[in-house]
Amino acid sequence: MEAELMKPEIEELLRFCPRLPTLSGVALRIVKMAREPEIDIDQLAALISKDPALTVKIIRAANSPLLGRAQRTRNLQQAVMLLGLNSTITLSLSFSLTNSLKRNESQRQGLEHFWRRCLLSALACRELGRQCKAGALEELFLAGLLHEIGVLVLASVFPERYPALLDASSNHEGLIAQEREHLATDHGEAGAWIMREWGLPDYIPLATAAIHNPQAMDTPESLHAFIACVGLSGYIADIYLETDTESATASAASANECGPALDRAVLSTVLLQVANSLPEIEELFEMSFMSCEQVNGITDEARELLVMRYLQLLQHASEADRKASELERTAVQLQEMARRDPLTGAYNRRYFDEMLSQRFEAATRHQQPLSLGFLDLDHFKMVNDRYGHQAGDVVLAGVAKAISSRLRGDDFLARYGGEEFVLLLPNTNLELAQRILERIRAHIETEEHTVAPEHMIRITLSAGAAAHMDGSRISNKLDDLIRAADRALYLAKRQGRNRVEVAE
Ligand SMILES: Nc1nc2c(ncn2[C@@H]2O[C@H](COP(=O)(O)OP(=O)(O)OP(=O)(O)O)[C@@H](O)[C@H]2O)c(=O)[nH]1
Repeated sequence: MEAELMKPEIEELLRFCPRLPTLSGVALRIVKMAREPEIDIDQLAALISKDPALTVKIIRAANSPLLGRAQRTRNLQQAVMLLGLNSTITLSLSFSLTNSLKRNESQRQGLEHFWRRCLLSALACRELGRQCKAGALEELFLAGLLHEIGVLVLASVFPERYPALLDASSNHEGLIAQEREHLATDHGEAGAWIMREWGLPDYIPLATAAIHNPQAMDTPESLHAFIACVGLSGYIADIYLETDTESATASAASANECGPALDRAVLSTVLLQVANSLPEIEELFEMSFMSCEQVNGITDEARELLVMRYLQLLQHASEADRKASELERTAVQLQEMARRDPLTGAYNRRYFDEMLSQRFEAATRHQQPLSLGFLDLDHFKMVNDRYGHQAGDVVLAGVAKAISSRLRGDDFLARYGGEEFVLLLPNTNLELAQRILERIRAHIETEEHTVAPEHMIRITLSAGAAAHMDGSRISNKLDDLIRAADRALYLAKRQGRNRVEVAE
């Protein structure tokens, strides 16, 4: 579950960097308290009260409809109770970390954008978590807020080189690639490292490392939704910050499709909720974003683009589905065609051979009788000679159709060759096979075939049958069964045709 370890020389650089972001004493003590198994409300309130700015914020947060509590209180102790211990700690951490880190003037230069992105990510993360029930909301807020903190770390450790890398990268993936190439680390790794140094709860560095380097991480299943929210939150923040709303929205939509995707309505709701929460967050975190009109304009545009993108996706998906089922249907049709004799529509010899060995094995295994019958048209040559080959074809097709109409679902008719058919009768003993063949023979005898305009003829057939797994009739070999049925047919022909004989 641990990320690939940071290179020791990089860790050393980070550890001994004098400009590294530091936490205030109160923030550090809150972090320490967060790790204790038993936390006392009074102790926590006492600690928060040491920082007057933090106290005001916690009271304000407790009264904030944004955080889902609409009760009024002016008292820190009550505020902590209203928020609950866990939320108070997490919110205090969010406030103190932002404050401590923002206070460092040398690092503030050019980092307004960074902090805006952090806060927007925090809001989006919290909202995503609310929509997909991915964990405690304040923890999501904190994780969203801090997941890019590694940028601050790298900016502090490499003050000369890092701004150029930031400039040279057009997006988040690009920045990570640049960092790995030039600094042998990335801001995900650096962020996770400093969070562990500060002693933040493990799930926060873990989520940070996992979203920046998913291949190197084996994260517990229970954190997957949490991590997905943190990962997506930065893309949602970019929708508000990037000048090209369209491409930022497309990136957010693609990032969403990579994880346990949320539906478009949920993403639209998240965008709206983030926009609604901005004024409150601006106040709580003392930061200005953009005008309400600007925010609403961006949100409307992004929501529209999201809807359009999803509609396109749905359209592509249903088109792909339609094509796939068409292909499947065609494949089935082609396969069926490849098994059939084109003239008679009966199965062909190749498929019959395949089926015969399968059925023979199954009959042997289940000890069930299997009968095989050969059916051969009588004096068929005369039909060809007298009425022509085409007329012969008509008769062959008519006979096949007539035989098929007399069969059950499991029976299997194939054209064995020329004017000879073969019939496979699973679960049928010889006596029954004889009766079936007799019925077919009698039916064919009465069938009329049109061989020329207004000229009908009748034809007869002879049949011979043999059985496998029928009392004492157990052929060990398939060839014996075929030979026995063939001999019976020969006998039927010799005995005068238009009759059925069975192998003894
Ligand atoms: N029209 C047509 N005739 C075929 C086809 N396949 C085989 N035949 C003909 O079937 C006839 C079979 O003749 P024979 O083997 O002498 O058998 P028969 O005339 O039926 O006589 P018995 O089987 O002894 O009753 C030949 O004339 C073949 O040309 C086909 O696909 N279409």
